[in-house]
Amino acid sequence: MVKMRDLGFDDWFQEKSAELCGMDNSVARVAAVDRHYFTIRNEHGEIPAELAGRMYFQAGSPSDLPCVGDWVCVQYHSDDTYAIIHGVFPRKSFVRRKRAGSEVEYQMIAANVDVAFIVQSCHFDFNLARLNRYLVMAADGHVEPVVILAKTDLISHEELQEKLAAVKQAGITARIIPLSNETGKGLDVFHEVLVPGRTYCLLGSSGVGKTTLINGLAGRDAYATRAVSATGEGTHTTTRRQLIVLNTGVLFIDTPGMRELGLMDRGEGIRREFDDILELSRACRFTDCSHTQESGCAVLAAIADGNISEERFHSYAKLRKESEFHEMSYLDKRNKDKSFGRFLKKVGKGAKRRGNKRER
Ligand SMILES: Nc1nc2c(ncn2[C@@H]2O[C@H](COP(=O)(O)OP(=O)(O)OP(=O)(O)O)[C@@H](O)[C@H]2O)c(=O)[nH]1
Ligand SMILES: [Zn+2]
Repeated sequence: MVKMRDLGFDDWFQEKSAELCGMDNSVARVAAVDRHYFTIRNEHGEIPAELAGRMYFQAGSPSDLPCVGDWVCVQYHSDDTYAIIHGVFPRKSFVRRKRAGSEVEYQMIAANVDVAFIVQSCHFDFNLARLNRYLVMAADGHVEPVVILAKTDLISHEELQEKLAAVKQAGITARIIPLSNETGKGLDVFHEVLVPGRTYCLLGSSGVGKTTLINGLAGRDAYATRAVSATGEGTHTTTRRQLIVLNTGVLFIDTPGMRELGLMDRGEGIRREFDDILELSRACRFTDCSHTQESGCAVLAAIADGNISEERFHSYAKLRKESEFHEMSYLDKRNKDKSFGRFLKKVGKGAKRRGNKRER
């Protein structure tokens, strides 16, 4: 049996406990959130939970509702197989982002994170401006940042030294860990930083190696396939585990919201990285040219002429596919009542509709 302390509960929270939770309630940590379904974690394991109706009324903004990593006061029901959440502890730290189109509204992504690993890959993804944005996000939430420069196997020792120097020159004082999942170099340093009972998260663009890093610690299953089940009023829904307790006692948070952050950045990255291809595509006959088979495609012509290598086009196409998917999902999430299932259907239809090309 783990203790609350092993899950990150410390004196700071303990002090607030008596006043917040009183005699009748217990303390637990939010392990997963899927719309109105919650999974909480206590000394014994994970239990499905729901918010007390009062909490929805009393919340001044969505940020006041519990998110993954939050400490909450709960009451157990049905032989402790089910819990009602009655209150949220103040957050010691958090990861949040501004809602699109709003200067004042935030979307809470995770709470009570001690250290955020800001991961950038050494080649395509390396970008100081983006690194700074993540550092600002960490500072905003009182989270300690550690920078990981991943995929060092893809660049030379000299190039790595240049990148490290560039980071220092930019005035970034956070600790930097260069590493490669491929060769294993630097992984020991990453592992040594991790302390049992502390909570970590990985931030960074899609494809930089976050999943590979975490799978290396937790075993292949941890994020990818293991699911926790939340049950509410006869409805069953499956939520990916979002707060993970590793065998070593180290805690990791990985939420869909965190993944979405990385995908948004990827879109920007593509625009910068491949602006020559984007420029060319303006000359394609069709405005929605997929550059695969259309007549009058300027990109295909450039590949045929050898002006753009086929390899480079493939990496562009792969990235674009990912970021298109994300941009749709992001817009869709702003439309908050749509279920993921309906969204998937929509994406399917969108793909079919692309059969009718729009000519310029
Ligand atoms: N060469 C090299 N490839 C790596 C390294 N780490 C990860 N990769 C590869 O990079 C690709 C993306 O890695 P992921 O771990 O899925 O990246 P991610 O950051 O989790 O991406 P999302 O899941 O989209 O957020 C995979 O094909 C990995 O095998 C590395 O250190 N070196
Ligand atoms: Zn084209």
